[in-house]
Amino acid sequence: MSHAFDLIVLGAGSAGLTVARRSAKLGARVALFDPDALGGTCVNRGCVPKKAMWFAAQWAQAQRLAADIGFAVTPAPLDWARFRRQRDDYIAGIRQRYTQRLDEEGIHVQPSAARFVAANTLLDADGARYSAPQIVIATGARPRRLDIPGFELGMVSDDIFILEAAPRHIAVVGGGYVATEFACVMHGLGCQVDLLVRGGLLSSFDDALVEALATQMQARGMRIVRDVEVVAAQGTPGDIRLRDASGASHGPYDAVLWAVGRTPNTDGLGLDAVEVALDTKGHVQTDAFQNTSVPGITAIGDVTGRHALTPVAVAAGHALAQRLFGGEPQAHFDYEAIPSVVFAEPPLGGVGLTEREARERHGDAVRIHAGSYTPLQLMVAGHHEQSMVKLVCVGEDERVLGIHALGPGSEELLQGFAVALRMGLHRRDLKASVAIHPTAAEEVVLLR
Ligand SMILES: Cc1cc2nc3c(=O)[nH]c(=O)nc-3n(C[C@H](O)[C@H](O)[C@H](O)COP(=O)(O)OP(=O)(O)OC[C@H]3O[C@@H](n4cnc5c(N)ncnc54)[C@H](O)[C@@H]3O)c2cc1C
Ligand SMILES: NC(=O)c1ccc[n+]([C@@H]2O[C@H](COP(=O)([O-])OP(=O)(O)OC[C@H]3O[C@@H](n4cnc5c(N)ncnc54)[C@H](O)[C@@H]3O)[C@@H](O)[C@H]2O)c1
Repeated sequence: MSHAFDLIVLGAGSAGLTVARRSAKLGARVALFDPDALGGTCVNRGCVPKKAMWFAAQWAQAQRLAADIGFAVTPAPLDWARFRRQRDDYIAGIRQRYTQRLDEEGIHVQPSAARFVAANTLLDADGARYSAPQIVIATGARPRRLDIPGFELGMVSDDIFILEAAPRHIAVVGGGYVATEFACVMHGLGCQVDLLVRGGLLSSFDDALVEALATQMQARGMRIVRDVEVVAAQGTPGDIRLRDASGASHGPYDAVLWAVGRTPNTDGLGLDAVEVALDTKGHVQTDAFQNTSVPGITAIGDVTGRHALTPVAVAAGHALAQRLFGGEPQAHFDYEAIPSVVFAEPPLGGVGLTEREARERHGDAVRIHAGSYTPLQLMVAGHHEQSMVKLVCVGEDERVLGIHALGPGSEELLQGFAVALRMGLHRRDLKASVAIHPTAAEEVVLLR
């Protein structure tokens, strides 16, 4: 059997759904392949369930603060099964809405994987042929698995979401977004946490704020072990020890989370048959217009290894649809100044250049304005954790190159400043702005 479309999209995550839906809206006949749940990583195994867990951890912390300001509450443990049910029901609702909308939009959804047999032709699992002049690879990435003894004793981030209960003592291996977020979330939900970091912690964020976050995590009771390379896991599920390269042993732990990066989903697609070029880590190589090395085949989202964030996948998908079917041949996504937040406790975020990146590019012309403060709600409760903000500017006229924030509220306050930075923000604009008081955001405006 053979089916012809204007566009075939491989992967129904943030990137694939966007390009498929936008293209259909622009009149294209679209087929969308995915063997797994609609919504991909973000909806099913990433941002959404993670943020729900982050909120749960925030509410646990809020109970402790409430007690500290005089509420007669004894912080209660989480009914994990009920929370999981409510979170999963919410996610099932998102998936159901996608199914309905894709149907209404006339998109042919094929719940299977497909592989290339020619640049414009794919075969599905049953051997049916699908062809289109445009094919988008949006197959995302999966948790990276290390080839070390005992790896299977631990879990990866996908598994966190199917836990039946909180582990008592968990080791988190890694130093990136996933490792830091889950270390904080699991600690907030009552686990004892060891974070084992091989290289730098959160190396894409501003060094000073990362160190301030690490200090706060340790002050809350998390153990952070640096410069440690885990080479093996030993024991049995529920009683796991980790051995590092120096021969030292860590644990025992009743759970281990491997958070050591992600592997692009490029295997099994038949890409070598059509000679789509990959980088050394297996990401599909793309140019500024998301073109691969093969005409008619484009790639977007995590599979390209360029800023693995949902809004980036969505924006790249939208721009690609506009270019292919919207009569905008120059449409493309600009990968500069992308804001992001690590949902740690407290959250850490940034947009633009870090101080280190700015000094590498602009040397002595860089001007830094940084400050720390204790948020009002913490002070009232008798706590003294310091939040931080930093402005990275360049030149006499102090054009703002980077804005960084650590502390409660950072996850919300950065969005508006990111817009301003993109529009060419200067420090004088901040000085001329009236603060909203008392807030965390005013600390950026009032930095002296
Ligand atoms: C734990 C975690 C938390 C995160 N939190 C955030 C956050 O807070 N904010 C944020 O911006 N980003 C976050 N991210 C990153 C974000 O989830 C990704 O950047 C985003 O989901 C990428 O979308 P995508 O469409 O490129 O890939 P995916 O969402 O991974 O979608 C790819 C889809 O392709 C399908 N697929 C795979 N192989 C094939 C095949 N052969 N044929 C057809 N389909 C295939 C998969 O089943 C999947 O559905 C998080 C990631 C993780 C892991
Ligand atoms: N809040 C958010 O926006 C959010 C949250 C989670 C993930 N994400 C996105 O997903 C991407 C993937 O996140 P991630 O945390 O999986 O990857 P990452 O690239 O952020 O971090 C991977 C970490 O694993 C470490 N590592 C690699 N190999 C190792 C080894 N053998 N032993 C020990 N450590 C090792 C690296 O040094 C690094 O610290 C992020 O880069 C981010 O773009 C975003």
